Amino acid sequence: MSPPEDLELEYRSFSLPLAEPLETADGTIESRDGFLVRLVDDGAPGGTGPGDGSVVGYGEATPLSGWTESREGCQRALERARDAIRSGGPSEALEAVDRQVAARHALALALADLQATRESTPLYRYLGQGPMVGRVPINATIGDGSPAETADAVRTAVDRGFDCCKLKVGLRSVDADIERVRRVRETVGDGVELRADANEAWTYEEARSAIDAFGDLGLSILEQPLPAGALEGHAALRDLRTGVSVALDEGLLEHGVDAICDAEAADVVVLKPMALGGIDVARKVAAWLTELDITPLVTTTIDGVVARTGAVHLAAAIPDVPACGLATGDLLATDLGRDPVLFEKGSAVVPQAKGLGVGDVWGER
Ligand SMILES: O=C(O)CCC(=O)c1ccccc1C(=O)O
Ligand SMILES: [Mg+2]
Repeated sequence: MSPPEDLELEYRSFSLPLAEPLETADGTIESRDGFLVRLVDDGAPGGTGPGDGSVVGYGEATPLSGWTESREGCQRALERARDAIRSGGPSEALEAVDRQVAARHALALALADLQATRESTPLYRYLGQGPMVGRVPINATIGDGSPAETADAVRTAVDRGFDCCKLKVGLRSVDADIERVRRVRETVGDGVELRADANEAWTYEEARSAIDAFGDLGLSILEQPLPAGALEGHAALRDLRTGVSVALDEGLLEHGVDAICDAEAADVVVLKPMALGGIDVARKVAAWLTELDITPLVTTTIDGVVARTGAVHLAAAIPDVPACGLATGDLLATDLGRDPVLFEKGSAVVPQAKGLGVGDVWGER
């Protein structure tokens, strides 16, 4: 049994510019601004900071417009959590941020990191109680660009060891995107898995011509071709049986798992822990999807190292997870601290240290 809790929550803001803006059909991401959260259990009451015998848990809240609450809403929620954890405890704090998904993500991650650290268990095993997992498969994330730029970016990713690349599409005409995928396929051959993410850009007719051509080009997954509301449209695209799996991302946040299943709208559902309110929530959604024969996969929202590593642990807690969008650290020009996750040969090496395994991100800044 752990002693009665005497937890303090602290947070600080950060701003992480991207190395190069990421162009998506949903807008350009230039910088990721949010809050690093630290929970300290000092053990000895009356302590003034982390000392001998104290345990620390880290979390990260990195709001993204269109996906989470605003930065201001997030900060207010973290303030409430800080008060609630003093006066009540973890459950009260979680309740205080229940509807602010990025803030809840940070708090739930910090609590899980703290508890897994107390139990000397890597976070993914604390989450899933499953077997040891050494690696999770990952995809490279390739923004919009000309056919030549896109082919170059994919070539570079493949040279670095990636065997799955996800292209952002939907900013150009459908014909131009088909040309991009064709050029990429010609450049890297059939041995590389290719996916595309349209971030809701297309009409049904556009999506139909895209998915037809993508099927011929051996694309594996087309993510969110239609607006989030279009469950039946996505179901109709699946009915075309092009060999391309249809994935929903924005659609999950709008409809939830049961409606997607009832409409038979997806082969695959994308889980973004930052947008779902935490890796604990995402883990439950993943289990439910698997039960319904829908494949879950995990991506970040281009997060700092704390949230990104949390997402790696989440992926490691999902049995047989396909390649996940976790290789997004390289998109950032700076980070919150050293990356404990090694990326090699298309996989992320899962940290086996206790908790998240991110080290002292508080002191490193
Ligand atoms: O899945 C990936 O490869 C990276 C994550 C990604 O594409 C993304 C990043 C930020 C916001 C939205 C998305 C998305 O999947 O739509
Ligand atoms: Mg997506």
